[in-house]
Amino acid sequence: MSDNVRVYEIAEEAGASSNEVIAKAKDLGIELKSPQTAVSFEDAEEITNYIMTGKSSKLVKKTVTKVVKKKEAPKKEEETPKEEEKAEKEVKTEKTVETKQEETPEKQEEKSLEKETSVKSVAPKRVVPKRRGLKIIKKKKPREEKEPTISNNIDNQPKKAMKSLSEILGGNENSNSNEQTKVSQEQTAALKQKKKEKKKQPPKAHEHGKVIEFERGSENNFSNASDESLLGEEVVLLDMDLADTSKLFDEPAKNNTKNDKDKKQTRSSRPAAFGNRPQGLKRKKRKKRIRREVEEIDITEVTIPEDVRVYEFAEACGKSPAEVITVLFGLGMMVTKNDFLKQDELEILGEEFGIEVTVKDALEDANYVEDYQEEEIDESNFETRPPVVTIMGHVDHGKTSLLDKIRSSKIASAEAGGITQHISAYTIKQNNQKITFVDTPGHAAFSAMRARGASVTDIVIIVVAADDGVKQQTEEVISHAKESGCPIIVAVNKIDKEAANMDMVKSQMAEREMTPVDWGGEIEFIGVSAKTGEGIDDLLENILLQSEILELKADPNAKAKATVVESSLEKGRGPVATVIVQNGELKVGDNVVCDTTFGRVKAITNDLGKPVKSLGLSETGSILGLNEVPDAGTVMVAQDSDKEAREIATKRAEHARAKELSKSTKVSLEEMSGLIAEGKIKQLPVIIKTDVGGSLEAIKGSLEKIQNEEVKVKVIHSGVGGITESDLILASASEGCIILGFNVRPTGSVKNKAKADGITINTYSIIYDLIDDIKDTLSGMMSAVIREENTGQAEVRDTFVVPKVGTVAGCFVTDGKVIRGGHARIIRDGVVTYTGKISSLKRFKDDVKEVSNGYECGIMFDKFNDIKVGDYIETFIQIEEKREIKA
Ligand SMILES: Nc1nc2c(ncn2[C@@H]2O[C@H](COP(=O)(O)OP(=O)(O)OP(=O)(O)O)[C@@H](O)[C@H]2O)c(=O)[nH]1
Repeated sequence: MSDNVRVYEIAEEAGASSNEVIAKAKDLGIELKSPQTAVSFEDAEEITNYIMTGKSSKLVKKTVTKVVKKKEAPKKEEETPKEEEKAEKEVKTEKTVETKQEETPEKQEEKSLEKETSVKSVAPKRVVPKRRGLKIIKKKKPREEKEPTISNNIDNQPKKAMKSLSEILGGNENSNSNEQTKVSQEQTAALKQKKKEKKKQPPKAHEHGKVIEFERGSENNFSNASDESLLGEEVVLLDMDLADTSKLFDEPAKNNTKNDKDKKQTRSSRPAAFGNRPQGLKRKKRKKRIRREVEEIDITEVTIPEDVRVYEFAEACGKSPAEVITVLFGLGMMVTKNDFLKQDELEILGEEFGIEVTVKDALEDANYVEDYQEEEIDESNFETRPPVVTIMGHVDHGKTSLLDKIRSSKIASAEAGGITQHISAYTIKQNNQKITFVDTPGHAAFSAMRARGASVTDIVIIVVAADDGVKQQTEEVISHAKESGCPIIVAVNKIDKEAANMDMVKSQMAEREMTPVDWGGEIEFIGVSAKTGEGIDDLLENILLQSEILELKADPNAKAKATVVESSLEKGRGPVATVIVQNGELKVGDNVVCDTTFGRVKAITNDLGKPVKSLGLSETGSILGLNEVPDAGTVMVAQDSDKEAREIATKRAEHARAKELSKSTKVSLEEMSGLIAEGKIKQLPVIIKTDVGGSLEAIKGSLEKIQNEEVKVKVIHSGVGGITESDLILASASEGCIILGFNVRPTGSVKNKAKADGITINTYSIIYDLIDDIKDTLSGMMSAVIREENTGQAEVRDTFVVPKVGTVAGCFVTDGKVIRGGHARIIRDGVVTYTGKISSLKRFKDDVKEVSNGYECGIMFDKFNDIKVGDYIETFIQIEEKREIKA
């Protein structure tokens, strides 16, 4: 025995305080007075062992006594937990909720007992300072787990901990007992439940506590599992692991059936945790199924008609209409499954789906014009044909008068308003050579018709009045003539007039790249007078000369091909079409097709109004026998049989109808969103009825022209013929619809019904009036423009707060004048800070209406008092202006 160990050294060795050592030593019957007291080495070892393990050979009897004592006097026990708690705080400060719960006397008592038990049961192999701090945390096992964490000297421990984590999460693969498995499943379920409840919220400190609590509840689980899960951070890791695990399980789920149940749970809980509905997954699955089915078809190329609808295309490609619509939606096209697809859309869709799309003409079997051109051309039968000449020019420059003079006819006087209302064609003879003239109306609204006229035209004559020169419509005519590619002759009319100035016309035309031949250009300028007839022969000679150069030829024996230049519905005669024969000979009895119309030619009237049996090359006349009124500009071709003609026309009519319907439903995304967003797109629905097809085309064309982005005319129906009851029905179905009649008037019953139904019918005999009326209507529909006009500016030089009234700005008017009741904006440092109305304007104490530049005034605003010195007040008035539509 040697007295060479002091109390404080024992304390150090045992990781306890000197007082504890003294107390423990006392238990062993060793009296120690102070930390400096020395004990024998054996005693020191005994004390250390006792402190570390709670066991001592010297203690047996005393320990029993102590336990009894503890039960009798638990207060003494409290001292130890408190000390232990201190130790725990040193080790871990994060534990909040749990630790606090443990501080309740009851729990402390339990813990003390647990601690006692643990002291007895745990083998004292390792000497780890402050281990007792961990003992405080309710259970032995967690305490033991913390040892390696703190000491960091047991390599195997973390691995064990990892295993236990996966046991908890993944279904207890490594659990040894069924009980543990059960507990672990409960834990998983409870964790998932909690996740569902909390969804996206990150785990909070108190939640960690809860998780721990739950884990504590499953003591059995922890008896084998290692124990780092007690740490708050580790609980977080558990959560993350769970999420990760579920993620990992997501993909290989297909191949692995063993843990299907668990995986399903994980999958379904995951979207919920992220705030999504589990149904989303179901939908996804369904989609996938569809795709698989589609893929099985594996279509690599399709041949489709030119005009194919979305659903038809989808069907052909083995896709669903939704897939096609989705692709187009991505391109900004809002289509329905019944809409037609454009060529470029088809190309994109083909690329998108990896399908080679071959487009065939939808009207392949009904493309009678192409078929005719391919089949009927036989150059060996070619003969020179008369030229077709179109006369165009500015209004009142004398087109009709000129043609009248040429044909010694009086057409002009028969026209309403002195305007040529419809295209007419006539054939004359000059030196025994035929020339066919087409008269086009002089109004700009007929531009479209003129363009069509030019397509049957061989030579264009532009009429320019020698006294008036080039006008707006002359310029338009030049464009159309150039576009047609036809040779042009300029007829400078009214040369009989004093004011006639040929050179002026020439120079004006030269400026527009219409240089006269005598000025080194290519255009013939012929001075004519429709009044005196001067120069007319010269003009006709020139036409024939041009015609010769053109070498116009056609086959008189071919099946007839003609172009409709005018059409109308005549009472007692039915649809009437004025045509110019371009090839072959059009005979009475021919079965003809004319786009969507067909029929057998019943009768032909030539340009002189005489019935004829046939029309030869370039001749013109009116034919009867069509089932409907054909559109002006369409091509008429004779067919072998009535059946053939009917079939072609019916097919084309169906196609046209379907396309028209599709047009109404097709709207780009941009347009659609624009319409929805603005909600102010205004349309004037109209029904147009005219006496002849030419006027109809012209009116429609000009109405389309005068629309703008805000208001437009929507032609819901148009046709040749009188206004009927069915027009009224159609009009009443569309809100605000008006019926426009040109050279047609409603009959008694229709008129009465329109009056009763409150439907407006406007009739006109002059196109100008009709268009002007519509312009006025549209202008009225346009929202007024509010224009601002600045009236003045004032500088705030002082401010006065008037109790119960507000702040008065003492101002100096620096520009214009300030008006009471006017609008004003307050500009502070160049930025508008307020816009409102001036509620009070004073000069000294008097209310005034306005204060001019150079004067001081007091200004108050309506419900605004934040005025500061240095602010500028800009006053303005708002002027509402009605917008006018420009055509
Ligand atoms: N002095 C004179 N007057 C002419 C001549 N040609 C036409 N006019 C007159 O000019 C006016 C217009 O003639 P139109 O033949 O109606 O003119 P347009 O170009 O056919 O007119 P629209 O049919 O309205 O497009 C008429 O009053 C004619 O009498 C001419 O050579 N000399």
